[in-house]
Amino acid sequence: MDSQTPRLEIRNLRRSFEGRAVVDDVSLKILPGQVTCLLGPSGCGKSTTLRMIAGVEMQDSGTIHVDGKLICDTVFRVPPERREIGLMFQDFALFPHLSVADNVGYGLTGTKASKRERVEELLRRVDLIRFIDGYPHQLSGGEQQRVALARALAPRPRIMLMDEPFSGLDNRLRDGIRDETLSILKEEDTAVLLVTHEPDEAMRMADEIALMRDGKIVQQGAPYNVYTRPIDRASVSFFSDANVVRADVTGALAHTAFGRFLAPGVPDGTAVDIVFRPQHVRIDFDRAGKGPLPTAADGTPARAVVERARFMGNESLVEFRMDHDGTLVNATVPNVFMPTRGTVMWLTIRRDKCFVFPVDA
Ligand SMILES: Nc1ncnc2c1ncn2[C@@H]1O[C@H](COP(=O)(O)OP(=O)(O)OP(=O)(O)O)[C@@H](O)[C@H]1O
Repeated sequence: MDSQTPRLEIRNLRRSFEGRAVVDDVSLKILPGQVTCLLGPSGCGKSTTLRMIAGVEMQDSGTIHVDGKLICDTVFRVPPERREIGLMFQDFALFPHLSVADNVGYGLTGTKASKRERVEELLRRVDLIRFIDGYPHQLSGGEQQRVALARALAPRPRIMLMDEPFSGLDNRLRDGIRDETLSILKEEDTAVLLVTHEPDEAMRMADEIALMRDGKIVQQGAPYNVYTRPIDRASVSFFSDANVVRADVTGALAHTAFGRFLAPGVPDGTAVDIVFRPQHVRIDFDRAGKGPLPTAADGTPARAVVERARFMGNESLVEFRMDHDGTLVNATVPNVFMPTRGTVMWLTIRRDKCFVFPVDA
């Protein structure tokens, strides 16, 4: 097996319930030590995908390979307990009547001494060795989560499947436990498929994000690429607030109050959405009824009045009503910027940060 053989590879997985395709031709590969996040809104089929890989749900078609070996197609099926896959779910439920040591050692085989050694090693790794003889009810939520991680890792799974594993934790705990979990999984060279509906979590954890919608993976790549090169309007909106300006194309240019935008390859008469994030709106003060001069990088300024401004902690969110058509445009500004309602300002849109998509693309 060469080092580039994926630890996990799923090909063309499909599953329907009551005639509806819930997982619709999903394929992906994960290398050892790599974390892929399956990211998408509630109900898009993430958990069903995970359940098929775990072996607790059968696919209608498609295959699952581990280290290049087929473990499941529609006729052949390695049972869940022989797949060497670790599972960690939000409601991870430790066994309440077992000690921490027995919880962690639950899936281990071998001699008593070797099991104890592995349990101690993992509890040291998650910094909970002092609780080795304690019971789950004596631990905080975050500590229980770390015991669950140790338990899932104990049999050295080749793959770890995690379904919203951190969503039960409060925000302050979550960041620390996420980072800790990630470094342990990397050290163990485990391939991880983590399901989440939170873009922040995926951006923080993933080597690769697989963006899922209506049962399909619509885009896949490194977090930076998925964020900066979204394939459609819905993908932009999934990661952050998005402003949209609709325009018609003539001569491969979309004409708007913010000037012209390149729309290469888009036929004349096609409607496009120009989509841009609030942090990419430039704001200028009104100077005797005028805004700044147009530039190639920012286009033409459009006049707007402040509708509302809110301080959000490390940035301010300003809502503008555009003069030309009465639509709303949101802009974020670092630190405190709280212009009063009715203030006239001029907005420009950074050409290198906006996306032009044919409508309904
Ligand atoms: N056993 C089942 N029978 C019928 N429908 C099901 C079954 N399991 C899942 N579904 C449906 O399939 C769709 C996808 O469910 P799934 O749990 O995979 O989504 P998800 O993306 O993980 O959502 P969430 O983030 O809310 O868990 C949902 O509409 C769900 O109701």
